[in-house]
Amino acid sequence: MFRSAAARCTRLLQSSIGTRSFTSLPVIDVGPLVDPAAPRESVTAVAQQLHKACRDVGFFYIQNHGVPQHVTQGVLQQAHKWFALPAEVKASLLLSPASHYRGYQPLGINVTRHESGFVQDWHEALDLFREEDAAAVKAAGRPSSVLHGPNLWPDQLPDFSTALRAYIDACLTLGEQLLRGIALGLGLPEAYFGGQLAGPAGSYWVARVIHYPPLQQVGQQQAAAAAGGEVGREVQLSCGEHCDYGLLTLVNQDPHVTALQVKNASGQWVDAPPLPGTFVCNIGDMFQVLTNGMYKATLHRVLNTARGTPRVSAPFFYEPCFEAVLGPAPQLCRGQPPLFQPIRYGSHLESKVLRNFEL
Ligand SMILES: N=C(N)NCCCC[C@H](N)C(=O)O
Ligand SMILES: O=C(O)CCC(=O)C(=O)O
Ligand SMILES: [Fe+2]
Repeated sequence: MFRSAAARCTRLLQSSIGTRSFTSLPVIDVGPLVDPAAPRESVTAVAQQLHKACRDVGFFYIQNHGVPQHVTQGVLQQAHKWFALPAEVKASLLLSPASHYRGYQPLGINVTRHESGFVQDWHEALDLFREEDAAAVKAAGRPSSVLHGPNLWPDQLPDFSTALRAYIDACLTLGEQLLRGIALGLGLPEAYFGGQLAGPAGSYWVARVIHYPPLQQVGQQQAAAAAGGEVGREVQLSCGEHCDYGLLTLVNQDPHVTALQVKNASGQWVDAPPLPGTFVCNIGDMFQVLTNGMYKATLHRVLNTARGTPRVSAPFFYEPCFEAVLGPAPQLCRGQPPLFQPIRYGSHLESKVLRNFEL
């Protein structure tokens, strides 16, 4: 059931791509959404801008989001420190099925699969998920999952967990506020995404820190070989073309390197350069299902060709609850037949995560 829904998801994405002829990404001031004293009209105006951006682009920047700079910068700074540690130190947190797919992935382990095989992604990363205690899951009568388990934390860096926990808390709050705005923009009750669907206490969030070393250009590679120097890797992708899996992704990226790219209707790649003080946000598969295709999970990729400049980013994925079952909301189908089968988010996530690595 799930596979057919995923296949339809892809088909729908392709057939409806004509509406998305953007050449830049909208920037939305979400100040009123995060200010409890904001006048109602200003909240409604933000909700309308979010609606347009989700419907027409699937990607947007947010500014005045209320997450303090020391929190966004703190996590990037800790990420730089972690990736600079010796390989054997990082390998002590190696991700595997036994670690519940949590932990460190060295360069070359992440892959993007195509029908005929896979290509390596050229990044290393550390993944943290919402922690679910297997015994508590069992006691609650919920099915077990290979993804449930404890996170692996680098105890070599004294400030890493403090910085990450502050970042995760702030992103959970911000994600909840953004979903209130998106619900309003869709004409749904403001608290629609709360509670058992995607409330912050149950959201199966993912926090990743990622390091993209610069890719070596083909010309550079030949020149290096001719000069008898070290030959680096050929140009390829830092992260292959994909859509995100859940509801809402918040990307906090290093300043000074443009590497994230978003695909528009004509198949052109539109840059998402770092803008100071912003997050780049994008919607995932679950919004496409929930809105019966009105909102699109837009394809994107990462290409760091900045000579000599490594890039880190810290995407935060604000997701539904693991056991939430999402289908097209009847209020949003507007007389159209539902295009997707209901999907249990945890099953969708498992099917994606288990294919992300060549272990
Ligand atoms: N949690 C999220 N969204 N991670 C997306 C990155 C995975 C991309 C991967 N190479 C792929 O093939 O999808
Ligand atoms: O690093 C980025 O800018 C985006 C990463 C991304 O698309 C992902 O991890 O899903
Ligand atoms: Fe992504």
